[in-house]
Amino acid sequence: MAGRCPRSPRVFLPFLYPSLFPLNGISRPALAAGVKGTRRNMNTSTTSPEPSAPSDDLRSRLNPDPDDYSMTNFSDKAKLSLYPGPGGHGCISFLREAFVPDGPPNGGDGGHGGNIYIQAVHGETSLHKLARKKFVRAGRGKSGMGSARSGQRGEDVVIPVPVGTVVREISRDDPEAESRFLSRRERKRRSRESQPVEAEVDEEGEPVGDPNLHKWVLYNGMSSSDRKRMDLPPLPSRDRLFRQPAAPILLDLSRPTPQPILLAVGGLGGLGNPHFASKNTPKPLFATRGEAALTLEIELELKLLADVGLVGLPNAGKSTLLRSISNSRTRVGDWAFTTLQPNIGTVVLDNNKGRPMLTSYRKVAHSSYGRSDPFGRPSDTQPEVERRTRFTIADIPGLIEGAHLDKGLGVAFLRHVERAGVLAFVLDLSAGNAVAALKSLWNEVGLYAHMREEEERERKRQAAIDWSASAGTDAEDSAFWPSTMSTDLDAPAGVGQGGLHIAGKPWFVVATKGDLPDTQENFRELRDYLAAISRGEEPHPSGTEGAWTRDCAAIPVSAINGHGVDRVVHWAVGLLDG
Ligand SMILES: Nc1nc2c(ncn2[C@@H]2O[C@H](COP(=O)(O)OP(=O)(O)OP(=O)(O)O)[C@@H](O)[C@H]2O)c(=O)[nH]1
Ligand SMILES: [Mg+2]
Repeated sequence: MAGRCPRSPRVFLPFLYPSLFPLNGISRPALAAGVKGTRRNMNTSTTSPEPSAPSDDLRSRLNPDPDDYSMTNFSDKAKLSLYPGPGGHGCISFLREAFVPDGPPNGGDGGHGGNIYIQAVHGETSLHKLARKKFVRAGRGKSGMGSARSGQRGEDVVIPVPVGTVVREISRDDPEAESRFLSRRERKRRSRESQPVEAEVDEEGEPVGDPNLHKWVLYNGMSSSDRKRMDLPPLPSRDRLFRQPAAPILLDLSRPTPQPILLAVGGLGGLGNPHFASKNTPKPLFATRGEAALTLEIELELKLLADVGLVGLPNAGKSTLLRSISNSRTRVGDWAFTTLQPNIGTVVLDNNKGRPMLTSYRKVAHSSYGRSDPFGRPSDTQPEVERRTRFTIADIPGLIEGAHLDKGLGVAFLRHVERAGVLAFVLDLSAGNAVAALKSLWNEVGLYAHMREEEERERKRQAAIDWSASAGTDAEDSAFWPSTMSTDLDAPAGVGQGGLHIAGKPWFVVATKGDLPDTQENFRELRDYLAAISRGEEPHPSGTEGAWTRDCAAIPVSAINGHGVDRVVHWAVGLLDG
C-alpha cells in the first residue's frame, strides 16, 4: 500500500534537489498543500516551501554536541533463577489444658510457599534491573503451630517486565515432581510384574522403613529405631490450588498483562498431626513436612515494540533523523557506533497547536486479554479503528557488512526492529553508492531473519520433546498449561518462510545528508533502483521471494536542518495504517 504522504515529490524536493525535480510552472504555495501544518522545530512552512535558515534552537537540537544526550540504563537480556517458597511443616501438638492433661492432636498445618508470577506492564522499559538481580525468591511458608494455628502463607512475588518481553525456560529442578514420578513408575512396575510388596531390608537385614520417611516430621522424643519401625500411613494425595506450568515455559508478553502470569509454584505446606488421627493411631506422633519448591531457570529477552524501525550503516544519520521528528535526545556524533543501545522516540502527529498534522486511523485489537482467562491469553479479538495521534520509532546501533558474523555490534539489535510494522532504511547520500549500501543492509537483515528462523525451528524441536516423561511433570499438568501459550509465541508471522517475517514488511528509504554537495546523482540512482523494484524489474534487495516490493520510496532529507522530514512521518504513517 502506498504511503499516505503526497505522491508528488515536488512538495519537498525543491529544498534539496531543484534540478532533479523542475517546478514546471506550479506555483510554490500550491506545492506545499500536501503538508497541512508546521511541525515544531521544523522549517517546512505552509506558505512557502523555501527552506528558511534553521533557527539556533533547531541547529543545536539536530546538531548537538556529542555530550548533549540523555542515556538510560538498558539491557535487553536477563537470566533469572526463580526460587518459589517451600511449604512450612505441619505441627505435632496435643491439647493440654487444665483438666485435659492428655488431649487430642491439635497441630496446625504449614503455610504454602509463595508463588512467582510475571507481568508485562507499561512503564518498564528495560531488563537491566533483573539482569543485575540474577535471582528471585518468594517467601517460604511458615510452619504450623499448636492450638491448630496454621502457618502463614509465603509471600508471592510478581516480576514486572516491559511489554515485548519473551520468557523462555532454560531448565528446572523439581524434586517433588521427580519423586512423584519415580514412585508412580515404581508402583506401575510392581503391578505389571504383579510382585507382592515386600518389606525392604538393608544390607544387614534390618527393615529399611518407609522410603518416604524424609517427608514426615516425627516427634522429637522418639529413638531412631522407633522411627524406623514406625508404621506411617501412606502420604495423603492433595489437591493443589495452583499447578506448576508444564515445561518448557515459553511466553511472549507482547501486550500488557492485566493479571500476573504464574511461572513457579511454591511448595505445599505440610499437614498437622490431627490429619492422621485414626482409630488405631489416636495420638499421631507425626506430621508431614512442607514440600520443597522447584527451581526454575528462565531467560528473558526484550524485543522493543516500535511502529517503525530505523536500519542503517553507522554514522548514516539515524539518530539525527530520530531527533528531527521526535523529542528524543539520543546521542549524535560524527563517528561510527555513536549509538550503542536502542532508542525509542515517539512522533506526535500534531503541530503542538491543537491541529493534527495529518489524519490517519489505526486498527486496534480490543480483546479480553487476561480478563476472563487466568493466563491472560488473547481470546476474541475485534479490530477497531481509532484515530492515530502518535507512533513510535526505534533507532538501533548501525549495522556493518558482516554484522551477522558478529562484526561491529553484530545483528542482535535487529530484534528490536523485528516486530516493527515498517522498516525505514537510512542511507547517507554522501557516503558512497546508496544502492550498494541498501543491498548490503538488506543482506544483513536477510541473514539475521534466517538465523532467527533456524533458532525458531530448533526451539520447536526442543518443545516437541516430552518433558513430562523426563522431568516428572504430571501429564495432567501439561494439559493444564495451555499449549497455545507456547505456540503462537515467539514465532513471528511468516517465520519459516525464508526470511519473509522481516522481508515481508513494508519498507522505505530515507536518503539523508541531502544538503551535502554532489549527492544528487547518488539519489537519482537510488530512486531509479527503487522504482525498478516497484515495477518488478529488479528483485527485492534481500533476494527473498515474495518480499514486499510495492511503492518502494526514497525520501531525500536533510535531517540536520529538519528539511523533508515531515514527508518521512507522512510516509511511515501511510504504510503503518494503509
Ligand atoms: N550534513 C549533514 N550531516 C548530517 C545529517 N544527518 C546527520 N548528520 C551528521 O552525521 C553524523 C552522524 O549522525 P548520527 O545521527 O549520529 O548517525 P547514526 O546513524 O545515528 O550513527 P551511529 O549511531 O553511529 O550508527 C553527525 O555528525 C551528524 O551531525 C544531515 O542530514 N546532513
Ligand atoms: Mg546513532
